Amino acid sequence: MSFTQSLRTRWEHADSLVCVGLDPEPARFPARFSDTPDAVFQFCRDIVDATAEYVCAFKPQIAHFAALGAESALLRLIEHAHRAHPDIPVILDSKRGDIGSTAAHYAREAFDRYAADAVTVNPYLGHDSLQPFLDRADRGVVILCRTSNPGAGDLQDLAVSGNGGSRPLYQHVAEKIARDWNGNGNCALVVGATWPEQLREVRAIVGEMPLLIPGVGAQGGDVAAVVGNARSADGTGMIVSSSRAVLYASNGEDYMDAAATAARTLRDQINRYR
Ligand SMILES: O=C(O)c1cc(=O)[nH]c(=O)n1[C@@H]1O[C@H](COP(=O)(O)O)[C@@H](O)[C@H]1O
Repeated sequence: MSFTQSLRTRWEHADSLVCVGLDPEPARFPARFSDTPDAVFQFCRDIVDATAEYVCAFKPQIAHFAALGAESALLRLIEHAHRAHPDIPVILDSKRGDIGSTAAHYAREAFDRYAADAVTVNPYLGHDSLQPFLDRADRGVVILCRTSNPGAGDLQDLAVSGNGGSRPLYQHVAEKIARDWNGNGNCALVVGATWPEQLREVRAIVGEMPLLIPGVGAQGGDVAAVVGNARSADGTGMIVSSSRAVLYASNGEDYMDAAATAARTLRDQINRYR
C-alpha cells in the first residue's frame, strides 16, 4: 500500500490525526536510562509502543540520532515500528535537498536503508532535486512549505511574481507542488501549527493534499486554530505532529503512561474541532 493510502487508512481506523515525533535527548530521559547503553533505542521504542494506539504516524528526526552516533538505534526503531505496528506509517524527518545525483542517494538512504514510508525534503533546489524522491510512487515526499520557526517568513514570505500577480513564495511553492510535482499523488506539505493564517491559505491552494503540521505542544501552536484552518473537506488531511510535549511529558517512572496520555489528549482535542 502506498504512503498516502496507508495514511488515509490509519486516519480512519485509528480516528486520529496525531503524529508522535521521535526526537531523543538523553539528558531528558527518565533516570532509569542513565546507565543503559542502548537508551536511545529503548526509550524511543517504549514511546512508540505506549502511543501507537493514538497516532496516525511516527516521525523520527534524523539529526537527533546522528548527532549521538545512534544511526543503528534509528534503524532498529523503524524496524520495530514496522514489525509491532505495521499499520502506522513512519515519516523520516531529514529535510534533504541537493542536486539530483546526490538526492538519489538521500532517497535511497531514507527509503531503502531506513525503510521509511515517507521523508521530509527541502524544495529550494528545484524540481529535479526532488525527482528521485517523487519517482518512488509508493513512498511519501513531505515538502517544506511554510515552516513553524519564528524566522520562517524571512525567505518564505518574499513576494514573487507569476501568473499576472504577486504573492508570497510559500504560496507559489504550494501551488507548484500541487499542480506540477504531484503526478504520483505522493506529495504532502509541511506548514507550521504556529501559522494558522498560512495554513488556511495553503489548504485553499492544495485541495485534499495531506499537510504535516508540527508546532503544537512545545512550540505553542493553537490546536483549534490549526484544525479550523487546515482540515480538508472531509475533516482529515492533517498529520499534526508533537515531539517534546509527548516524549518528555514525565521523566519519572510513569513516562510511558504520561506520553500515552499526552498523545490521547491531543487526539481528542483535534477530533473535537474537526
Ligand atoms: O519537518 C518537520 O518535522 C518540522 C518542520 C517545521 O517547520 N518545524 C518543526 O518543528 N519540524 C520538526 O518537528 C519537530 C517539532 O518538535 P516539538 O516542537 O518538540 O514538537 C522537530 O523535530 C522539528 O525538526
